[in-house]
Amino acid sequence: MTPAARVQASIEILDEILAGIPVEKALTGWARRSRFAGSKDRAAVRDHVFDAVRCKRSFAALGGTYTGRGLMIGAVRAAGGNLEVLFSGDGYAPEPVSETEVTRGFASDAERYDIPDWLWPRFATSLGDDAVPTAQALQSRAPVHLRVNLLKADVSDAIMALGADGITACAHPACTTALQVTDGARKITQSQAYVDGLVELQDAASQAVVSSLELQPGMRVLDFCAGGGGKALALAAHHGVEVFAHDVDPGRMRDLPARAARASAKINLLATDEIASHAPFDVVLADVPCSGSGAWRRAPAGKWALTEQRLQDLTAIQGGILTQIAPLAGAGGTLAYATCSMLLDENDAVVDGFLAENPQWQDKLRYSWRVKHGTDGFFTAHLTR
Ligand SMILES: C[S@@+](CC[C@H](N)C(=O)[O-])C[C@H]1O[C@@H](n2cnc3c(N)ncnc32)[C@H](O)[C@@H]1O
Repeated sequence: MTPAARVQASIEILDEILAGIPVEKALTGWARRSRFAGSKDRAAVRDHVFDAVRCKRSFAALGGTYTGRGLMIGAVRAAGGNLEVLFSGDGYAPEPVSETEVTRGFASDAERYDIPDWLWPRFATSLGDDAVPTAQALQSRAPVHLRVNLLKADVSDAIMALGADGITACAHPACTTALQVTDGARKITQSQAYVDGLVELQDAASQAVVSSLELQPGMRVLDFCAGGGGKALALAAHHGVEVFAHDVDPGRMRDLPARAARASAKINLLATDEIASHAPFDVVLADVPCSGSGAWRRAPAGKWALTEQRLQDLTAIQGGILTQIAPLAGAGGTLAYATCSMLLDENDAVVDGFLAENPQWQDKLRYSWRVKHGTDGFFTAHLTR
């Protein structure tokens, strides 16, 4: 495919997404219909589509309309690309761009920085001076991070094993187990290092949330919102720590046994009615459902799907989970609250609300990871009594 044909394909996929088809479904459908597209074409189209979903508002403004075509005109303009070449109308290229398509400017900072209007004031309050650089960072692709599984390899072994499969990685400062992949990211899941469980795909801040717990051998830890098990696996990579994983939707943990086996990690899955008989725990981690605002580079559709009502519902769920898990921590134990959000509403406000109602609990630590530090945005609070 020519670069222009890739732009045309992206326009068609984006039209489907704007009509309500989920991003992955639209991409897979196109790939099935387009057997002529090679792996490089698919990767390029995927990148175009994800870039456009991340920057939907600003690209639509630069491209004149809220359509696949408008978004891709905006994408080319934002990147300083050549509209005459990519929109020539020749062969599979999209039709030439008209004057009216490229005359609009940005109506607001929220539009320029791709944040929904209703959210911009909260985003600005939450991030202060970091609001604009953070919103700008959310307009770009996320870096690829790996967690070195210390049960199987040390950092230098893992870097060498990845290198043997053409993947270049270096240590990331956010966490001693974290690697940043600088080349060959698309080969990771086929690499021997990954297949053998030496490394897992996991953002460095997500790893740092776990390492902030300073686990010691003999501790018993409950991951109350385990989901796919990213944090449970990181917890279980600590020698001598007994890990229990639970999720209100047990189906979300369905791949966890296989992932744990690959990592040589031991994780005990618990149903909701089994938790009480295993309590108390030294640490109860609640990596609660959240807006995902810290990870909107990876899952950009979430940025546009969030509403004020949904945010309010999430904060109620988050506070409810903290209240529910508090009795599960033993005397001197830690309640660890975590979100991949950068919004105060989901972070300090939820913890402050819990502490106000539960004065026997005190703050031990609060920490925020910001996308400007090269990780996803994350928040954690450790509480003790
Ligand atoms: C942010 S995800 C967890 C991600 C996971 N810890 C990881 O690192 O891969 C939040 C999870 O909380 C679960 N959840 C939602 N409400 C819950 C509740 N009331 N009790 C327990 N888990 C809940 C969701 O099903 C979801 O899997």
